Amino acid sequence: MIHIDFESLRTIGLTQSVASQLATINELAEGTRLARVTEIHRDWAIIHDGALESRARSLNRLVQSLQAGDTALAVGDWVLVETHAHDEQWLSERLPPVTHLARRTSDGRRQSLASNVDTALLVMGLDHDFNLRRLERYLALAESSGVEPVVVLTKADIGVDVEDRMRQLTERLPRRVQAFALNALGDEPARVLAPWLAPGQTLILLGTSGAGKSTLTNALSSSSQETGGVRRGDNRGRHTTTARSLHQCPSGACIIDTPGLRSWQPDADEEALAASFDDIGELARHCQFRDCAHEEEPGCAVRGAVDPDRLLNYRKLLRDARRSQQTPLERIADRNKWKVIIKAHHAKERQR
Ligand SMILES: Nc1nc2c(ncn2[C@@H]2O[C@H](COP(=O)(O)OP(=O)(O)OP(=O)(O)O)[C@@H](O)[C@H]2O)c(=O)[nH]1
Ligand SMILES: [Zn+2]
Repeated sequence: MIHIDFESLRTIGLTQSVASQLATINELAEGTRLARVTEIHRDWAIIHDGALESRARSLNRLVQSLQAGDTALAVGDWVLVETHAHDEQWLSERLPPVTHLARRTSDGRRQSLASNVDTALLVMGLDHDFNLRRLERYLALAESSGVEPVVVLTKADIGVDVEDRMRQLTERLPRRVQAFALNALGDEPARVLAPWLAPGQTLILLGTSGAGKSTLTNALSSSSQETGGVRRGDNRGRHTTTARSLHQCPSGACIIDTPGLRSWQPDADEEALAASFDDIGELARHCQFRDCAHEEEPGCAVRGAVDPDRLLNYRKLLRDARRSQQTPLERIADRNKWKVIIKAHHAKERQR
């Protein structure tokens, strides 16, 4: 049996559902402890056991079992730690994550971002950073992993067209998603985001470089992250955050700060995408073809019924998702099938 000090592990986000998974693991080495991963480096991880942070490496059997499952250790993971000779810390197991955020890089590789996250704060500046398509991709990333998204628009104090941009945002986003415009530099963030900062809650900050993630981390946690001075002229942050890391908040929540992501896609399949774009998914049930891509296909119920830019964004994500699910041969067969259907449709139109 492993001894857990629930109270102190609670301060780094331990929940009952994670603790109950310990029962499923048998044959624990003497002295095994539970800890949470707070930083990932190439050859080691930093772990926190509720009291102290230390450096630990993964035992071979953990490396192999993660590789076999096409996954990797991420910040926020709960791990079992053994202490070996010379006080060396070794990770022997990862508890199955309750949620796991991953993305696909532009070359198609899957990259783990964080585990056991409750809320994703999607951070976007009300300056030139404002981009609804990108925000929709972040939404798909969060929702396809079962993580609640909350949109945080920073730089409300210096942004331009703030009201107009908020209107665009509410028109475009699903109603279930909450959005706040604020000044990340003051005490506003802790007040506005209090409902998501309860003890045991874990949040992740996602957004481009310079959006204000580190500024928000500072406003919400007790740590002081270096924030990038904005480069003169383009309002962009310098790339200060270089690794994901976990911070404790005075409220009892934990925050994972991430470096700005560049060229990525959500690691979502078609079904997960449809859940995030559920307005389109709902309309798509009335398309003539079940696998309609809402481009030129005849009998499409989506085209013309949703914001064209939102549809364009969805179609691009859908194409990417299908690309990672189909073999090249399936892709060619698919393309040829649609060519025939569309040609037949045009021929029929001409006969009318
Ligand atoms: N006036 C104002 N400035 C802000 C606000 N939020 C962030 N900034 C500034 O914007 C710059 C970039 O903010 P950061 O917090 O470093 O951005 P980041 O998202 O962490 O960037 P990376 O670490 O590069 O990923 C800093 O100079 C902040 O002071 C805000 O709400 N109002
Ligand atoms: Zn359609």
